Amino acid sequence: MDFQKIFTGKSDRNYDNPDPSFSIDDQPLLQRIHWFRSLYLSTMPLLALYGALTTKLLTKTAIFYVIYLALNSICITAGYHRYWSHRSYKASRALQYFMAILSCASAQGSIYWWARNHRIHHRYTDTPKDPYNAKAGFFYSHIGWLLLKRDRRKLGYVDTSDLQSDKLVMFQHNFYVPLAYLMGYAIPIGVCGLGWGDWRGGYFFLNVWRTLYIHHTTFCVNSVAHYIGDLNYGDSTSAKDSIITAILTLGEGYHNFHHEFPSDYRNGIRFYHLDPTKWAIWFCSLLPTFTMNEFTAQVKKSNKQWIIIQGVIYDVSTFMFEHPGGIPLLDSAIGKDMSEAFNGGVYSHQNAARNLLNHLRVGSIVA
Ligand code: HEM
Repeated sequence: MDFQKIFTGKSDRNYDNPDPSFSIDDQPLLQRIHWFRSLYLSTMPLLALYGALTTKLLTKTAIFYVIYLALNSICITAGYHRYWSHRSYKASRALQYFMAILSCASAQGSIYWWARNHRIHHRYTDTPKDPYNAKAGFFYSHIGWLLLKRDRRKLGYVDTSDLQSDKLVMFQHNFYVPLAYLMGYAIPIGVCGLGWGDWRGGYFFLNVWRTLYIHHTTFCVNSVAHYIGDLNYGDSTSAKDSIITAILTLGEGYHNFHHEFPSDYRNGIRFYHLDPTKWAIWFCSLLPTFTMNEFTAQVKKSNKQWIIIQGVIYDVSTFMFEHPGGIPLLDSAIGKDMSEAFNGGVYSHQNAARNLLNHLRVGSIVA
């Protein structure tokens, strides 16, 4: 996130300068520091400490903290990491929307930025082309790489065309800053403040502590997971398997396995390996999913009265005769994607209609 741009309207991101004779990597250290990012990341622990010493933790705030943190974390590990960076499983569009929006609360940059860096990390692990090269030292791989500007031309190259052609990914990238403020500040603080009057606890625990925790646990995957643990599956990289990192990172600690088999949706392959991300993905796979062809086949061959709204399939057979908009409109919608019509193209439905949808849900569409 370019904090200087947000606060000042100007950016010092001159490391993208196309002039081949200029490289930010060759400039003096003071010019290479990301000042706004460094200030933000270094004041967070101080703010967190101050907040913890001066703010009473209410039970409701604590419960909400655990739930919101767990959801944000899983959106990073299952979403940013295992889905968008590695495409290790197929996700329904509804799940993609959920993960893309909720992950903004973690202030870890957009999917596009994160997944591109991560793909580079895997292809060029432990080399100067790796954005968080563990061979450059523990501090550098943990947080140092974020504090210094790098010449992107000197990082490795990876294909990101799939990300660039994904409308959801690019929407999240282009609107990342407002989405991060909304999901990271407005919603969590607003829930605590409006819900039970705990504005202060909302800020210190739901924003400062949550962000600090989720930042450093993710950073641990780049640092701790390359320093502590065992080389169980190969020794071609510094990535190691460790239960300590697994506990900290919702299962990302079986890092040696992950570097050897990055397209496996699991990191801990034994059933007793602590990998909550793997369990969450497995759980979601129990919900029925259909490809577009399977959906059409169900409608045409099995006479299912199904329609699609925003990647989710609804069975309208029981609701057809109660529809306030009439039978013909719903009848003509069967077998089709009615997202646009439902959201204003024909009629802009209110919350009552959206609540009804939850009862008609039968599955979701996967690409
Ligand atoms: C399962 C999907 C649907 C549900 C649960 C649903 C539900 C509802 C509900 C509850 C209303 C009353 C107003 C409101 O609460 O917003 C309504 C009105 C309406 N719906 Fe739907 N609807 C669905 C799909 C559709 C589709 C696909 C179309 C168009 C192709 C459509 C067209 C309309 C129209 C035109 C009205 C306005 C009726 C009027 O006030 O004259 N609906 N719908």
